[in-house]
Amino acid sequence: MKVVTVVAPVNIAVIKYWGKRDEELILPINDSISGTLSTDHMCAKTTIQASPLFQENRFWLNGKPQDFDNPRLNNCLKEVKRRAKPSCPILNWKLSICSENNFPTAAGLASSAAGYACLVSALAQLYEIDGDISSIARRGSGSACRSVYGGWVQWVKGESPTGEDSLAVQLAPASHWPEMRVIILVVSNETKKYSSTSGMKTSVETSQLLPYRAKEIVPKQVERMKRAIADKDFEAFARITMEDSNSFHAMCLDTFPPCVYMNDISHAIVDVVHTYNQLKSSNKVSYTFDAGPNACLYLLESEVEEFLSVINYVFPPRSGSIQDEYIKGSKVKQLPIQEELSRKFEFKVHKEGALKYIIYTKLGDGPKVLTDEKDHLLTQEGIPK
Ligand SMILES: Nc1ncnc2c1ncn2[C@@H]1O[C@H](COP(=O)(O)OP(=O)(O)OP(=O)(O)O)[C@@H](O)[C@H]1O
Ligand SMILES: C[C@@](O)(CCOP(=O)(O)OP(=O)(O)O)CC(=O)O
Repeated sequence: MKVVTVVAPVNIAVIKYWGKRDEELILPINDSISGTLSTDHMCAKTTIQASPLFQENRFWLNGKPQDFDNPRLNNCLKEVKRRAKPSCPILNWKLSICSENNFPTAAGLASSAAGYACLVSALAQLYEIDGDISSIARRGSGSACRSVYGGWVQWVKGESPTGEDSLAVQLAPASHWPEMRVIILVVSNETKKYSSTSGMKTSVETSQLLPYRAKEIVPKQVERMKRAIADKDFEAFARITMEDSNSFHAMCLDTFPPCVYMNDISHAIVDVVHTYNQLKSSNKVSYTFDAGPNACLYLLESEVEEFLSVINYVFPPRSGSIQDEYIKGSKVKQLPIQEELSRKFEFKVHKEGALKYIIYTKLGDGPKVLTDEKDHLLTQEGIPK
């Protein structure tokens, strides 16, 4: 019997991937860039056990049995096995796989990215394969290739029709910009209406903006973003992040029928960020939205307390909500909004509970192997504990 447990991070793109040039190989039409978040607060955890005694392959996700016959999972498994040494003694053993996300699955919080990065890292460890595994994680979910590395990561789209050059590269580790923080405003934690996979397919088929974005906009923005990260130039970083989020959602609306991911609360958050930046006469906070209404804010640590005071003023938590449950993640001091700030800007105050909860976190490293037996999610018999 052999068992491996791995935790892997979520990543949030600041230049978005949207659109495939090859559906089967998951090859993108443009490069993308993301920050990998710390696994301290959001992660996928996967245990894989191989045994000559198991009769069949089994897979549990968040405690529920899943069909193992999932093409993306099997593509990852096939590719890892292809890269393993033929002498690897466990290649023919059946597997028990158990995975859990400590945040909502399929809710636009990049669960598939953390999930497949975790699965592929655990498989790579199990079958002892070396080298870059981002191109294998890509076969599970495109954005998962970026979660294979920590810090700032670029997914280079590649040119080859067979996809071997479509992989992730680390631009800088998390320690490069230690002041960078991330606040996620969870507007909804329900499963989204249309998945990224089907949404981007419709965009490729129908959006007239999409080819222009991929060819003319993204390549320039990628170069600017790389410079902003290398120089730790927050002003530029924030501007490009917000521009790209807006460009991505414009393309989603240009899709027919349109992919409407942001809602009224999302737009209200955009408004608060711009109002705040205007008051500060520079870009102190940036927003980005994936395929859902939740906002991901990148900002520097020095701005966190004050900006959260504005968020709590504009979007009051439901009365009686417990602070540690409402603001998850790193501890943060809760300050009342400065009177001058609320007076100067007549922020529209929303009804209580418009935000479900908030996650406060930072950037972190790539997947980690856990060696303590108590970390395994499976019993000796290969059943979830
Ligand atoms: N821990 C995991 N292990 C393996 N597969 C996972 C894991 N978590 C999620 N997935 C897969 O990813 C799917 C959810 O992906 P989907 O793209 O719909 O949502 P998301 O990743 O949360 O959102 P988005 O990609 O828009 O940020 C799940 O149905 C499951 O197939
Ligand atoms: C909006 C995005 O989050 C889209 C992510 O799409 P997925 O990686 O979930 O799509 P598939 O490759 O079909 O699995 C932008 C991004 O993360 O770059």
